[in-house]
Amino acid sequence: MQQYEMFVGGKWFGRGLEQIEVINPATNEPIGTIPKGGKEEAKQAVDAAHDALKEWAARTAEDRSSYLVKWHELIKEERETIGKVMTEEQGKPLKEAIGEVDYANGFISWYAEEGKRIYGDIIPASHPNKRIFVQKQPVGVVAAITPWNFPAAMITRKVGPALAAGCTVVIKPATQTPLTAFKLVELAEKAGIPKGVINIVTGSSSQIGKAWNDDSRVRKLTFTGSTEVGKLLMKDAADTMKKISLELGGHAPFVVMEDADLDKAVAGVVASKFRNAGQTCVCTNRVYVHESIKDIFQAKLTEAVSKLKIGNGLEEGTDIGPLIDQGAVDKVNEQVKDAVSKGGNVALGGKNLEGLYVEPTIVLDATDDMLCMYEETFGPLVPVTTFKDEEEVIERANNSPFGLAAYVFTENIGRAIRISAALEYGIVGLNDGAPSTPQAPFGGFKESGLGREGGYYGIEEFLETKYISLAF
Ligand SMILES: NC(=O)C1=CN([C@@H]2O[C@H](COP(=O)(O)OP(=O)(O)OC[C@H]3O[C@@H](n4cnc5c(N)ncnc54)[C@H](O)[C@@H]3O)[C@@H](O)[C@H]2O)C=CC1
Ligand SMILES: O=C(O)[C@H](O)CS(=O)(=O)O
Repeated sequence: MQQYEMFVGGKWFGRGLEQIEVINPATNEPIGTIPKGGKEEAKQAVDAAHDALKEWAARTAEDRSSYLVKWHELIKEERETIGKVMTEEQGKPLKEAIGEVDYANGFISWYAEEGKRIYGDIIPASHPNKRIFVQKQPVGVVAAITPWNFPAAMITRKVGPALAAGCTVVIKPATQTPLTAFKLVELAEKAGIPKGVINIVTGSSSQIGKAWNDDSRVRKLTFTGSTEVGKLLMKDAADTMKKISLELGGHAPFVVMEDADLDKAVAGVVASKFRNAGQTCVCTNRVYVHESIKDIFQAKLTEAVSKLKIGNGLEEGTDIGPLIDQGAVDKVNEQVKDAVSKGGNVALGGKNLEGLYVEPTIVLDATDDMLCMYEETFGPLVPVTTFKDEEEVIERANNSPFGLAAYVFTENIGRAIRISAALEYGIVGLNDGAPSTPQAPFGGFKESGLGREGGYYGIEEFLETKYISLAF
């Protein structure tokens, strides 16, 4: 079985360390091993990134951009290979995995250009013999810690803007899905990105995270993952006052108004709920349908979801792959059981399958006291409940500690604008079940995180602002 290695300061290493198996969730078979690094390897990575920082930051934006363009080209050439690696370690259907590689690559091409548009200001001074110049400069060494559900996009959504801004990066991918990350870093090396600019270590998350948080040379921590871990990292980052970006959990409401186009709304639920088998932070987690259209909507939704094919992500036509691990399966089963115990009716699915597979499941007559109506599901379960009017559904939709994504389907423009404005969410899909795209500022309100990734907003997270006051 292949032993993979970490990459620090331009060198691949780690075969001598204790190894961790990477498991294919579709077969429960090991597909490789990775080194179990810890605080020593974490420090080595920061050493390398810090040593490389001055030279990388001193390059022109065009020069840094040329490396990102080359990296983008190499990833594009290898999109199917990388997609296959991703499916084998994460489980998502190959078509989705290749789609994620393209999405991930979109951040690299976007920031290859955005880095050339880091503008400053000249501010009118209060004295005739003064001038005030505002300039942006790279924040410095960046630590990126990423989740297993989007093994490529969650890395490039951070590394793309960081490199474009003139920062250097140390990365810890999720232990469940490091192989995609290694492929990206291999291609970065092939693109000629200088040694020390990108470094990747695997192993003990808590040791590596703590080592980076305690290291004052790390000036930025960017994390995607659970709200629980995000809060822990945020507290630790305060000791050295790091800039921090957190993309955390979500619990998306999906609102279907009585004037919605129901075919669009059903397609929107399928797109936003069942992507990655429901394992995304922007997945619909609860559906609110106006009481007057409940029966027809539920019938259409059940019909559409019944057509989804479950299977190994490498098989042609698979729509729903396995979940990432047994804990994820148990969580979905617990939520289904809880919903039924509180009066929910399973219209589709709900049966245990072999291995880590879970049937796409629809629970009707959901009530707000059910776990699935307030606890993030991260699986292919969708509860449906009804509402009477706009005021009620806005209040219930906002009644969550999360504020990442929300969806509203209505054909009434005034109502669309009104409800979108009232929803306390960082992302609103208005008649759109798939809003994520590299040029938009992805991020949440409340406990869904801090900061934004994507678009010109996303590069600001890797910049410091300085003003120079010139007296003459
Ligand atoms: N808002 C967003 O964009 C996203 C949010 N998520 C959220 O993350 C969760 C699922 O992803 P998971 O990978 O299970 O989340 P997780 O929070 O357990 O792990 C995320 C990353 O943090 C690392 N980690 C775990 N404990 C750590 C510690 N003490 N110190 C440093 N690093 C640590 C993990 O190894 C992994 O690399 C869900 O709650 C989901 O909603 C996941 C992806 C995107
Ligand atoms: O990790 C996630 O869930 C992603 O941020 C969702 S998306 O960017 O692929 O929509």
